[in-house]
This record gives sequence, C-alpha cells and structure tokens, in this order.
Amino acid sequence: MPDTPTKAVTERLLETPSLLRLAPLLGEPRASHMLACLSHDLAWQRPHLRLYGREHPIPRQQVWMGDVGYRYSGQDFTPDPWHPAVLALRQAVVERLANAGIRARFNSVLLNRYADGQDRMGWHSDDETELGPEPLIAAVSLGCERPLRFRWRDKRQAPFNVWLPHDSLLVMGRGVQRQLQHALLPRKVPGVRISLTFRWVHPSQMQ
Ligand SMILES: O=C(O)CCC(=O)C(=O)O
Ligand SMILES: [Fe+2]
Repeated sequence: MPDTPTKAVTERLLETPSLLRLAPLLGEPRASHMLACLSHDLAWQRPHLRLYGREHPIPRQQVWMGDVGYRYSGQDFTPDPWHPAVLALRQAVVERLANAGIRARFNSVLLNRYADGQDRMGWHSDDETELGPEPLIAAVSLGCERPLRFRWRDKRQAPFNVWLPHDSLLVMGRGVQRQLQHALLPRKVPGVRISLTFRWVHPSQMQ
C-alpha cells in the first residue's frame, strides 16, 4: 500500500443513536504493520461457549486485554496485559475521537481474529451490565474489508451493512447497543481480518 497521506474522512452513518465511521486511523505503513504485529504476537484463543447445552468452539479467535476482568456469554475472562502496540492503537483512537469532538476513555479491548470469510460473530449487543447503561464502543478494523450488519431491535427500519475497510474506526455511540444488534456474518472474502473493540468496563460492578 502507498506510503502517502490520505485525507481523513468522518462519515455520519446514523444521527440518533450516533454511528460514525472514520478513516484512515493510522495510515500506511503503520496500519499494515499493526495487523502483522497483532496477528503474530498475541496469544489468540478459541474458547468454547455453551450453546443449547452443548460446547462449541467460537468461530473466530479472540484475546481480551485490559485492566479489569470481564464476563461474556456467562463466562469470566481474565484479560491479558496490554500489548504496547495495542496501547499505541488505543492512544490513536482516543486522539482521533477527541479531534471529532468525542471524549472517551477505554480500559478494555476485545480483539477478534477472523482467519477467513467463514469466521464470524453472531447477532448480539454489547450490553453487559458492567459496560454501564449507554456504552460508547470504538471498533478498529484491520485487514480484509467486511461488512458489519446492523438490525433494529424494534424493526423500525430495514437491517443495513456497514463496510469496514482496513484502518477504519467505527464509533458505536450511546444508545446503539440498546436500540440495535450487530453481527459479522460469514461471507466469501479472501483474507484475515482483525477487529479491536475498545470499551470501558466499570470495575465496581464486577463480582
Ligand atoms: O469484528 C467486528 O467488527 C465486530 C466485533 C464485535 O462486535 C465485538 O467485539 O463485540
Ligand atoms: Fe459487538
């Protein structure tokens, strides 16, 4: 990819609740180095989750990183310590949000690695109680471009795709988790994709 500056663009996808796509975040060659570094360095896990009484490996790999433990699909996860590259990425996200007039802080991140188009994430909202009532979640995408599909819980409008190119940042603002669900559906795409969803986990609400 060319090592030339690209004009930063902010797209407002939804007004209320606020859904924003910002790109590029790091620029090249930083973004491609980040993808290679995370893919290589991290201790990617494929935990089993219980679904309808049976254990299944999740259809992707993941790593939790951050300051506080996290409960997800009925299981407790102890996070990995911050990797320096992820800390640098968090800093880039916070600065980019500040430039867009959004004040946010993050003490946790879920990293997802989708090896190919078969790897996926099912319909959900990130609405666990420890995220608080109206979380702001910032999702960085690296690698193969794929659509994140959204649907309204009250079916007020049709579901829609948000394509997430390499080195883009999706901001799911306050109200998005309450009003919509999202999923990364399987799709015929060639390559690896890593997403990082930065969150604030309220430590006081953890058992
Ligand atoms: O991979 C993505 O873009 C979505 C990830 C996601 O929904 C999550 O980490 O909660
Ligand atoms: Fe999510």
